[in-house]
Amino acid sequence: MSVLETRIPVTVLTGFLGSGKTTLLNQLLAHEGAEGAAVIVNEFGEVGIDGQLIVGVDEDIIEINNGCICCTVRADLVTTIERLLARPQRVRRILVETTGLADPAPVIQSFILDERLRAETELDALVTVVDARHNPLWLAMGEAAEAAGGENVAREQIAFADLLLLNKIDLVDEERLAACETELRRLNPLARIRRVQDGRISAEEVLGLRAFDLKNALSIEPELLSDLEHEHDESIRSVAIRTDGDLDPTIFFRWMNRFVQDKGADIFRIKGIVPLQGEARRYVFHGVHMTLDGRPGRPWRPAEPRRGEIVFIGRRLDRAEIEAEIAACTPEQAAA
Ligand SMILES: Nc1nc2c(ncn2[C@@H]2O[C@H](COP(=O)(O)OP(=O)(O)OP(=O)(O)O)[C@@H](O)[C@H]2O)c(=O)[nH]1
Repeated sequence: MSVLETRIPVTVLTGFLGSGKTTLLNQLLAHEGAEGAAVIVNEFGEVGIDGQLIVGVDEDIIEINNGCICCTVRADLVTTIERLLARPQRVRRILVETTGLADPAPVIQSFILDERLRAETELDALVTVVDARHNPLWLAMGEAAEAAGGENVAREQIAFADLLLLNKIDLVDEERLAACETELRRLNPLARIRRVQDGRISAEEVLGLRAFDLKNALSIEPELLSDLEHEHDESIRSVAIRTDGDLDPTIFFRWMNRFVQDKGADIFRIKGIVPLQGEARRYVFHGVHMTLDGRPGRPWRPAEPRRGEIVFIGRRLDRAEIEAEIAACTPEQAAA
């Protein structure tokens, strides 16, 4: 076997907040083609929700939280992969899900500049999931950030992609889909574009593509091989709230709906797992701007404390206010 064939393929899944990366990951992991994969999930907030939402390979999900893989926890990515490489049992492939706010360039750079990663892994493809409904908004927001001296992260994620998965096609009409595709093509003339719903695509179409091309990446970011200066939009932050005990479903849903209506423009992402009164299963919900979506997940385990975790990512988030409002959604508070 040649050296190249013994290198472990790495697929980096990226895409702006809430585009459907975890949904895609779950689809992929259900396929035989993903067998023996180790999964690295990076989340922006101090509480990791995604790791809990990935099904199937409990033992091989490694979370890197509390920072973005493209900057503050970049060294953690390298050490995590080095630890995987040192395992006695060989990992067949590595899937990395970045935060929705990650700039892909520094992530790619880690695989090129780190000696061990370069020798033992092969960046197979950068796969970007695009939210067909929110993409124009994320790009416009990126342009505004760029005008203010920051980075257009949504555009970078699209530009660096080897494969673009245009997801959530059920939420927009054909005209908007076609416009979205034209925009993707403009930003990235080389990547394959596939339309998908709920991340449904076969593993063969996403894994083992051998599509990453350094020359291409360098044409987008000529500084890729030097140490990239990189800054996040500091006004975007994450607030994680923990709750102890059940929430009253009626009051909680009413609050949540009002909250996204009032604050939607500043809220990019909500993810939560909460215990609801009278419900034996964990309630899992997601929000992207003003769109909310939730359903019961797996049952609470017998010894598992009925505690909730909710993560908000956005601007102008007032932790004390959110905490107080959620605390008022308990059955005791509701009865008072
Ligand atoms: N209608 C619709 N909803 C979808 C589709 N794909 C994913 N979703 C929903 O979109 C929400 C966000 O999906 P995730 O897979 O968690 O998105 P993500 O990119 O991992 O989110 P972050 O990690 O926070 O950036 C969830 O409620 C999904 O069920 C789709 O094709 N159509």
